[in-house]
Amino acid sequence: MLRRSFLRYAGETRQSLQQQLRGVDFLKNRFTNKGTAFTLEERDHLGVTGLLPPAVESISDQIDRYWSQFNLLDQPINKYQLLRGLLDTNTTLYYALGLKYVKDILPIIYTPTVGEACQKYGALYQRDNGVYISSTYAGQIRSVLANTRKRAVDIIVVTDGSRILGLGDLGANGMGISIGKCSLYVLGGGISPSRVLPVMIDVGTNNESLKSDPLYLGNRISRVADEEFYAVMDEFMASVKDLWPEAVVQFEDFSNNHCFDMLTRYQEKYRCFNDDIQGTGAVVSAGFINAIALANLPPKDHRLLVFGAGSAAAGVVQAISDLSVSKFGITKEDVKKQVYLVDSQGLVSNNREGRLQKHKVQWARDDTPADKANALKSLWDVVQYVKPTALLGLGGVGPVFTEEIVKFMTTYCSRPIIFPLSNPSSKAEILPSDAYKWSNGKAIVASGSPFPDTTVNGKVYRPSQGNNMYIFPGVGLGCTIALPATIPQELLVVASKRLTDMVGSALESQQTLYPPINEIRNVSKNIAVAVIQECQRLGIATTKLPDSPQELMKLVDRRMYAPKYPDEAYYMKGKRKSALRSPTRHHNPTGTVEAPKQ
Ligand SMILES: NC(=O)c1ccc[n+]([C@@H]2O[C@H](COP(=O)([O-])OP(=O)(O)OC[C@H]3O[C@@H](n4cnc5c(N)ncnc54)[C@H](O)[C@@H]3O)[C@@H](O)[C@H]2O)c1
Ligand SMILES: O=C(O)C[C@H](O)C(=O)O
Ligand SMILES: [Mg+2]
Repeated sequence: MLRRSFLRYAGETRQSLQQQLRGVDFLKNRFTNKGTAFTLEERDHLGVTGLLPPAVESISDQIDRYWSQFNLLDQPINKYQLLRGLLDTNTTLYYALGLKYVKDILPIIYTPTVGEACQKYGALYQRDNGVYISSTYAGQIRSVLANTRKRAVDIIVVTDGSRILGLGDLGANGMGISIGKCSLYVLGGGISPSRVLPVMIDVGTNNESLKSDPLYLGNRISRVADEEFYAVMDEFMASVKDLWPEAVVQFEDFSNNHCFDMLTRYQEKYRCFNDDIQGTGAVVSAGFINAIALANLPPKDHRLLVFGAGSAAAGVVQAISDLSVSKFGITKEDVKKQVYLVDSQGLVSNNREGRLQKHKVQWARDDTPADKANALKSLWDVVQYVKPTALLGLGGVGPVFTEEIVKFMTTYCSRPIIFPLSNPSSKAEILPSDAYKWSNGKAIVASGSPFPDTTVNGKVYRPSQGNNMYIFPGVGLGCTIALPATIPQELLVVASKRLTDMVGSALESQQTLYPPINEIRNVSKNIAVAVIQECQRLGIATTKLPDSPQELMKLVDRRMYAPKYPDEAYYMKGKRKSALRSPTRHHNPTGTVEAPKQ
């Protein structure tokens, strides 16, 4: 109907209208759009001449324009909006820009700005590129997922928005995190943008101010009870496997009343992992092992105090234990003796009053007398009692590592290890600049969010960024190539080991705990190879893979998406079929079921 009236209005033949619609569709589809980079021939052929300015630009001209627009904006949130607009209209250019300016762009599309973007998601909303699964879709989740018309998906990042960074329950606004992590999969892990899928499981929110916010876009109900939650999750996981058997599912920012049980429930049935528990464990243990080497104190002599005893902390102490056992040959029992956790009640101890949550039990101290255990309530009390050589922050409550604590650590420790790992920046346990200042440049620092350099006594100190973004893109990439049926913990341990080793001589010379972030693609490639090799060793790879590390590296390299526009033939009539072979082996430009099999 619409078509016919438009035909009459335009006075054109059906054929030319079709041609025009097809051309406009190419401009509208974020995977096929190349804006001013369409050649004159393509414009003519697609019937879009005049719908773009006359100039024909290269992708580098376009990058330059966006980069200057980016720099004209002062507020990070406005930069976020600019980039989201680009992601949603010209995905190739978004990633080409992102790869050129990784270091500048990450703090915008990822922590810390993505946190603000989630808080203001309703107010900022323009469009989405993921899927919302409401609890009311029970029984139809497969068909809701199929509405994406994606024939293949490699990576799904799914959240229910219940614990977004350290910002609490943000309900459906959590979609921003799934989108941000998916961007990292493409930028850092080289997954094709048409094969990542951000998902938001909207099972309500207990955030009252969101529920009464007129701009809130989620279901205005309280979080559903566990039975309903797991029914939705079970159906979701089964539907994903049925629709996209090659997909890796990453659980992201699920609150700790569910995240551990979810992992137990799904990790031996599906190709999935929890980023906050396992990804964080892998990245922090890698940095911690390097920090120990810098601190020049034998591993067995460290005392590790972790502030916060939630999902991230549990993953971190487990991973430090796994890595220490495999690297230093010490026993798990010995590692346990070196670990102290602090939660909102104080030191986590078997002797204190009240019941401990399940995930804390195995790390609870047995050696603190009951009266002491009940008295050690504040962080300062515990620090004095433990005299930690390493202090890790995963509490999500902001600055609690005080000047008093840092100065105290320097009285018995030549290089205190201080990791304020909570995100976003406002939730960090200490500003890295303060850690350097108060320790007179002695502290070894890694923060979850990026922080600037600091000068102390004329010397420049650069904090490392201990963020799971170093791990999940490579683990996901490796798993999409080896396709193990599940993701055992061993794959995370090798990822962590490879990350530790990649720092090499820069550890001493630059005092850095991780490779530079602008090398994230190389890091992910190496981690993917390590993951694939471990799949081979465990006999769980289900695809045909070469044995030699060099051949594996080449294979991974070939599989990584490069942000280039499809060539002219792709858009030209008559040649379309052959040209639909994508610019990279793995890339499906339209991202829909209509595209031919790659
Ligand atoms: N750097 C990274 O890569 C990374 C990865 C995952 C999580 N994180 C950050 O870690 C933080 C925690 O995440 P999580 O998943 O573990 O959350 P969580 O809710 O599971 O755990 C938070 C823990 O902090 C404790 N806590 C809260 N207030 C406290 C207080 N006043 N004193 C002592 N303990 C207190 C809670 O008891 C709980 O044990 C978040 O800010 C998150 O952004 C960082
Ligand atoms: O999202 C991040 O930056 C890291 C981590 O997954 C978090 O929850 O804080
Ligand atoms: Mg997270």
